[in-house]
Amino acid sequence: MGLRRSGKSSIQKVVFHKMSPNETLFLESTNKICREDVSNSSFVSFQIWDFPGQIDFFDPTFDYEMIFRGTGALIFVIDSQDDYVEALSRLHLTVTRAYKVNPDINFEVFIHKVDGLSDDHKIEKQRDIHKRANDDLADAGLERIHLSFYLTSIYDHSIFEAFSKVVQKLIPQLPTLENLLNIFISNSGIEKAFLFDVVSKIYIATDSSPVDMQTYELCCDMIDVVIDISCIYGLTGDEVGTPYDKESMAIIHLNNTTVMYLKEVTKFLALVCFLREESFERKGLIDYNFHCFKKAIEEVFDVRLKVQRSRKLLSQRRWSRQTVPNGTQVHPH
Ligand SMILES: Nc1nc2c(ncn2[C@@H]2O[C@H](COP(=O)(O)OP(=O)(O)OP(=O)(O)O)[C@@H](O)[C@H]2O)c(=O)[nH]1
Repeated sequence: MGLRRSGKSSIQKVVFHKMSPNETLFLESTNKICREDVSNSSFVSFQIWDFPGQIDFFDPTFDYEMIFRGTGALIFVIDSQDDYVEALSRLHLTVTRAYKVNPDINFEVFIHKVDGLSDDHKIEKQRDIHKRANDDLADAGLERIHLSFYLTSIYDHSIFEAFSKVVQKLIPQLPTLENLLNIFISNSGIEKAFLFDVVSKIYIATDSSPVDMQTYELCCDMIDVVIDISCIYGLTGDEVGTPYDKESMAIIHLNNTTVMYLKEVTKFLALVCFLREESFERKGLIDYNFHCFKKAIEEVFDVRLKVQRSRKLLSQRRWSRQTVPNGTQVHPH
């Protein structure tokens, strides 16, 4: 959500549709709620709802209770190149309304279009927006609402990084994934490892060492190179879609004695690692550890599938129990 022209549709197009940032200049204004499933193409199986800037909470046709009840994260986009007084009051209204309906929502504020600002300016804006938004909540007696802030732009990787963090908060298996990555890297002489959703270039987990932007950008570039080369030389027939499969892997030796290693983990996920050349000499060990890591990841997601299946079965049973004898159905609550 966010005011008109703050950049909501552009973010969605750049992150999930590989649109180039310059093309977003020609995007038309969104005038109705756009709902999009990103479940088919990527690991991140959720729906994105893009709200038109001018949405009115007092409009009786806008059932915000229904919308917020099923929401995992609410991303509010603020245009940092514009005056943000109105955006802040909208943010406050939106957050307080949403919190009342569903206190479990993660509130994420993207201070967007920071490409036009100097580093000092960025920090200053973030501090100011952070302070004002939290002061507004404190004045309303709602200090318990936690807002997270990110500086973003579609012209660099910051938007992907911010989206990665938002998505990670929604993954219940995150601590397990991080733990597996920690075990994997410490036993393989690897310095840093990311688990990437290939299509969106969102990293869904990384080991516990700090992430630096340059490393993340290199990973994104590597995924682009692998997918682009595979698109040109990897497709055999008239296949469509991403040429990414069990055989997908790549090794890139950088000129600073670092090696980047990419390998397929599942249909949607890839592991991208950074390691020293001397550690890469033990590639056999790394591959063996990778094999164990991959098996563990499959087991983690198997559990998820089983839970989803049993939930579905349970709700189907409940549904059929509520079917009264003459065949008319009673809607379950
Ligand atoms: N400089 C800069 N411009 C951006 C960025 N993101 C989006 N824009 C521009 O902002 C303008 C508005 O973007 P939209 O994505 O249409 O905004 P919106 O929030 O979806 O607007 P509504 O549909 O009217 O609610 C476009 O011209 C984009 O090119 C950014 O990170 N930096």
